[in-house]
Amino acid sequence: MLKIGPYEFRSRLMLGTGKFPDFKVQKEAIDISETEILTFAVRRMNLFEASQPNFLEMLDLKKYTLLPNTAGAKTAEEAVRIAKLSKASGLCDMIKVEVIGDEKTLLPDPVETLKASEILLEEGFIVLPYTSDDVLLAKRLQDVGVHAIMPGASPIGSGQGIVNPLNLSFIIEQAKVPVIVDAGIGSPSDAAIAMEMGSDGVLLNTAVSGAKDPVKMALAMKLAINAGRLGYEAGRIPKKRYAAASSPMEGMSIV
Ligand SMILES: CC(=O)[C@@H](O)[C@H](O)COP(=O)(O)O
Repeated sequence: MLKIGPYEFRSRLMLGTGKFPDFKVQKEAIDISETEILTFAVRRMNLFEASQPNFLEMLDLKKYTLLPNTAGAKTAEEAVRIAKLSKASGLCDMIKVEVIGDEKTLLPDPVETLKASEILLEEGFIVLPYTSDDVLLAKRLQDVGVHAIMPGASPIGSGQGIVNPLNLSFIIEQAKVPVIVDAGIGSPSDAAIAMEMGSDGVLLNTAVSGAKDPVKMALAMKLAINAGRLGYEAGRIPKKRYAAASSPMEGMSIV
């Protein structure tokens, strides 16, 4: 089970809801992925206009835990405002803190992310900050009490996979809260590697919504994450420099 604050999940896959070709494909992909957590930008919701089309309208929202995110925020103040709007609308008390510091790379602003996380924790939110793969920032976030850490594998939407496995391994090693690899996953093998390394979950969007067949890719991601987790729990063999025969001959008489 994946435990984040008071919440427990069987699935370790969190899915973003944007950029699907249409709402029908979005629903089919979400269904087949068996995800239990859906994330979306609060700014994209028509929170106060029920008559307007809603990009989550095809989904039975009772089946999911919603993880609103503060996408669009460039400062801690903006992120806090978006989070409060989300809570006031009754969406969820969990918030993915996303404070983007650079338009080209969409990398998070570390100072503003830390500041927003501290304020939102004081306000009683369950806080999941999207962060870079900076090891010390991950530690600082953990120290202030966030409920999970979400280091990017690589820039959002880039599909480059895990560009700094060493840093990710340090973050996982020191973590006392769940580590959810978020952003930059391109293929099922990227997701499987993140899980084999000991991540507690993966959040992804573009790799599924932008795939030639998003539904098939959603299934592939689910299987990859489950396989990666099983591999982690089973404990992989250590890597050796030289060969070790698969059928040892010691103690056997040679005929
Ligand atoms: C949907 C969401 O929260 C994104 O900001 C997230 O980081 C996913 O990134 P990818 O689209 O690269 O998977």
